[in-house]
Amino acid sequence: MDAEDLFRKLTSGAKFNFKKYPADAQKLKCLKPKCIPVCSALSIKKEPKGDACKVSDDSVSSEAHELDTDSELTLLGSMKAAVTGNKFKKKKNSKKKLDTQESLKKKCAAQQEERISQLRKHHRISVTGRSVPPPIVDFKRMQEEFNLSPKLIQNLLNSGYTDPTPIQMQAIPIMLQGRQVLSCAPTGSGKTAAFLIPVIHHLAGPRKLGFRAVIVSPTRELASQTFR
Ligand SMILES: Nc1ncnc2c1ncn2[C@@H]1O[C@H](COP(=O)(O)OP(=O)(O)OP(=O)(O)O)[C@@H](O)[C@H]1O
Repeated sequence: MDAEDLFRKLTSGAKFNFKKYPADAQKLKCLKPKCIPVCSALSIKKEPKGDACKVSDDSVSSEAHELDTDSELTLLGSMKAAVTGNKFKKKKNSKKKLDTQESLKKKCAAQQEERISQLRKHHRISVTGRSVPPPIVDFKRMQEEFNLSPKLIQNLLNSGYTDPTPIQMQAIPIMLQGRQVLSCAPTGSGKTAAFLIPVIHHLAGPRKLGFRAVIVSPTRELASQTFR
């Protein structure tokens, strides 16, 4: 403990009247700092090494406090501020840009979801399950999206199948993804083609490999109808 510490301890709680004894206060260098604007209170010295700065606050101490980082200034001894403002501004801007892109993506996805749900509602399609693909409303788009054989599509068009029925719109994309589907639709709504089109696509033409697809029917009549 040096003399100054000892003095501080001994005089703790004691008040010094600066107004009454300004000369003594000046002599002891313990005049209270005047309230001056931050900018004028600072003198900033740039160090040659990188962006490191030394900042001294004359009203607090004439000794400069060295900063160990190159990204901040010490204002009035304790407050800190960024020196490399541009770097932070850039980071902030790119983060803002990312956030905007992210929110735009979310907005687009929500709009797409809304459109799909409207389409299903319009065709009275109801689905359950995870990541159900959207319904496809024409055979040409089905062909493009799932690389269906042009011959298959041509045969459908030649048979008068200009547009898929609702059960076909929804069930065909699911089955073309190789997923299982349990579907239910009224009589005469086109269920047979809904499962036959994906089956024919997956078989990819005749091969001499025996049975490669089995269709189980509840009645002989329905089996022969499907066969036809
Ligand atoms: N996309 C389509 N465009 C035009 N006609 C179609 C289409 N899909 C199926 N059809 C025709 O509609 C009729 C009924 O189809 P289909 O027999 O496949 O219905 P289904 O739902 O399987 O009937 P069921 O419940 O009796 O088995 C058939 O004559 C079929 O050729």
